[in-house]
Amino acid sequence: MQQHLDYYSLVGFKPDSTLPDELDRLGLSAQQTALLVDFDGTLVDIAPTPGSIRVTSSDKALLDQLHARHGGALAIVSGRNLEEIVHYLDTFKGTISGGHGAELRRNARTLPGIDCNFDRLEHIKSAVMEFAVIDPRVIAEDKRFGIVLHFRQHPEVEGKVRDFVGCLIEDDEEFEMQSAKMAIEIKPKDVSKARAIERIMQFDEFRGRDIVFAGDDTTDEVAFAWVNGQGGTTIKVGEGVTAAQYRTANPASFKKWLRAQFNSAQLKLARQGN
Ligand SMILES: O=P(O)(O)OC[C@H]1O[C@H](O[C@H]2O[C@H](CO)[C@@H](O)[C@H](O)[C@H]2O)[C@H](O)[C@@H](O)[C@@H]1O
Repeated sequence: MQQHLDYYSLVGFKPDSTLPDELDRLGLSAQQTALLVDFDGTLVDIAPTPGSIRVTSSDKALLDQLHARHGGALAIVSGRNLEEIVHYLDTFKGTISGGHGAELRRNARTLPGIDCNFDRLEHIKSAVMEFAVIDPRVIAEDKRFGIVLHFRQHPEVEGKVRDFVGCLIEDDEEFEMQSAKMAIEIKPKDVSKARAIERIMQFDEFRGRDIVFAGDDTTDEVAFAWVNGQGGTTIKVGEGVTAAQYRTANPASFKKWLRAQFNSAQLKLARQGN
């Protein structure tokens, strides 16, 4: 516990600061804020399998409202394949980063993905797929720029999965292991959500704005650190040690907070009109 407190006093953040009710209280305004949001565990609830998540029409409507409120400076920054996010958020008009930053889509146009050693990746994928066939307690999720082994249904195999992936990519120059929620992933070393956000912030509609980034997983921590360094605002959704400045309990409370921002902005506009 002492170590925990020392860490946060060192970086200057309180891990359990209550999420303020309004961005305004942070000295931010929607007109000057770029909102970047993780997908699984932040916008949608964690589900038993990658394919069983639920995106509601009210989630999509909220994103539409936020897109307008932030003048287009709204992005989803996900570890999932870009095409999956496009599928789930079929009406979304904002920017999307997929594959932990390997893929990017803006103005309904998919930009060229990163370059990586696809031959090597195919060999890695074959080995991982075979592992999942031999031990069906795990689910292999094939991605364009990596592969994931999920063990949510059988947490007891985590050690076995970790050892296998560790051996498979030991000393690999291009690919690395990344831990996620009940999953171990292999991804190119030079992609990260921090880099994704850095790239997104260069787009015209984002440039110069204050960054607000919300995420729930260990894969979001590198982005929290980067956004903190830029003077931005970071929000952790759920439990766990984090470098984020604020915390909210779950996707429902996060979306409630976002809706309150939208409603209060509408209210202010209405009052100004009177
Ligand atoms: O960066 P994100 O948008 O948060 O994506 C992170 C990973 O999310 C998915 O896996 C996680 O969510 C699943 C569905 O709730 C859950 O079953 C799994 O245990 C979680 O790890 C997705 O499958 C991965 O590809 C993403 O990298």
